[in-house]
Amino acid sequence: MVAAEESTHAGGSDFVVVANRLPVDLERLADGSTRWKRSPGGLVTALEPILRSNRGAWVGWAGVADAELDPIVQDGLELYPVSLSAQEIADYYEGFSNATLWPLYHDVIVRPEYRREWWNTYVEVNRRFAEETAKAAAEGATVWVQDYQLQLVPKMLRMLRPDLTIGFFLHIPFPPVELFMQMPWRTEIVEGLLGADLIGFHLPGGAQNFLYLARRLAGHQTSRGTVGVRSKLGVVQAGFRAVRVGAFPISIDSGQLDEQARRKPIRDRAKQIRKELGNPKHIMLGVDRLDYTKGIDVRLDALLELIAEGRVDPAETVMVQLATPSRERVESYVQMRGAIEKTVSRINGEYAEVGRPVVHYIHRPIPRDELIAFFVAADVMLVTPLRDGMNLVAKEYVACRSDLGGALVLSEFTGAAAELRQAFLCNPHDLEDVKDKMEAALNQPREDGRRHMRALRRQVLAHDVDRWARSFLDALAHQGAAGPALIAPAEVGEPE
Ligand SMILES: Nc1ncnc2c1ncn2[C@@H]1O[C@H](COP(=O)(O)OP(=O)(O)O)[C@@H](O)[C@H]1O
Ligand SMILES: O=P(O)(O)OC[C@H]1O[C@H](O[C@H]2O[C@H](CO)[C@@H](O)[C@H](O)[C@H]2O)[C@H](O)[C@@H](O)[C@@H]1O
Repeated sequence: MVAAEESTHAGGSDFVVVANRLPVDLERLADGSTRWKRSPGGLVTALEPILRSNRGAWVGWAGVADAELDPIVQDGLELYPVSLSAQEIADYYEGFSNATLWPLYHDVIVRPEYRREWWNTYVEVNRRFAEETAKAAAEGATVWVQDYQLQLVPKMLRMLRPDLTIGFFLHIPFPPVELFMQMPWRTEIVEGLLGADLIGFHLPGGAQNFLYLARRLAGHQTSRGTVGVRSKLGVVQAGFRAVRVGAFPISIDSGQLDEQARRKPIRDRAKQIRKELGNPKHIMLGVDRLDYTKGIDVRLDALLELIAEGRVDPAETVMVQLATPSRERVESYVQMRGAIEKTVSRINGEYAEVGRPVVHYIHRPIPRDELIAFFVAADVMLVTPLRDGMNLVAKEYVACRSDLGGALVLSEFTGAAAELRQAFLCNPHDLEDVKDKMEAALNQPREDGRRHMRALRRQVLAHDVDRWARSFLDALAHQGAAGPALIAPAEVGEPE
């Protein structure tokens, strides 16, 4: 539950974040009353501290249907709720956002569905977000649009409010060109994004895919050089406007997490967790939204085989999987949940003793302090997505390990793997590789582990969420001040 000092508010803001979700969800309780609770996912984890310290405004959906809410001020943050009907949630959020775009942008792990009625609602809802943002933003304000649910907002907003400086950041991978070309409304999406002054991706590869598509689909000239990390931006010359494109890997409030994880009550709770788990020799941990991209099935299958092969002893090893419910009405999520719960039962059915399960599976969100205590307690952190834009959990684990203990098994298919090179990197599509890395992490010599963790922590503590936001917003401000800059002739590439 979020502490709230609430009042109605009207007026323009100089800095506005627009995201599908507000940082808090409205929860309707059985007795008819309501309360606010923290929204799920890494986007909120990352952006909330930035917005609070900048005293900006946040435009987004309150997480329930038909909530006609006035703007409110909560802990110094202005919230502008956008209302969605039950049908819009089904078509725009569960449909086009999470059954079309999400699987398409995550390497078609499940097959994307292309339905015209979903697309039409996506256009309508994007228009509503643009209109609400146009009302919230002061003259000349900076607006930062977030993520795949709102890719049409930059263009729509620019038409409504040409005075604004508009940034866009994509939190999920931007797919390879061959996959993006499946999208029936591919040109509209590319043109929607090009309404921004600066478009940010986690990795240079996403930025480069986008530059190619801006040439091919929108017919614009673009720069051809390699895009760097927080440097060497690409440029799309969209008429008289120069749109910049760059890579800005997101992070966490690592200093704050480091400080929290050192506190005595957290460390005591970590010891207690180990005791409650029966003082096993090894605790392995997974922390995810229950999403098919996260590879929860991969790590469970690997554990099952490692035990069957006698490489992991179920009498001395425990795995804890904390899984926040997510997108529960989308069919692929329903199926995945069933499959995961079956494997958990199978492992426990075959290898648990009474009072000593091998896998502890908790399907609900865990309070923040409790989660930090789990990170401190875990000997091996399992982060095995088949594809993930960044994965903040990997960085959170590292930030919590000031004791230099623990080991991180990390999928190469996460954005985080580009930075966390000293982790046990694995290919989640190769089960033998995952098993080998899990076994190596469980048995790593203490001094090697300390050396790896020290290097990982240097990276995570130096590159925090504040640096991410500053690097993006500085580039955006520079863009705004510089005005329409044409690409230097040497850089220009003709459209194919
Ligand atoms: N079971 C859980 N309980 C509480 N918080 C969770 C749980 N699972 C994930 N989280 C939090 O949600 C965020 C997930 O971010 P990330 O790993 O980037 O993936 P995504 O945004 O796709 O869910 C992290 O801040 C993580 O701590
Ligand atoms: O809003 P939901 O549908 O419940 O989903 C939660 C969020 O999931 C996604 O998070 C992504 O952003 C993280 C921070 O950049 C990144 O680390 C992770 O890899 C992404 O999956 C989604 O992109 C958000 O829009 C959702 O709010």
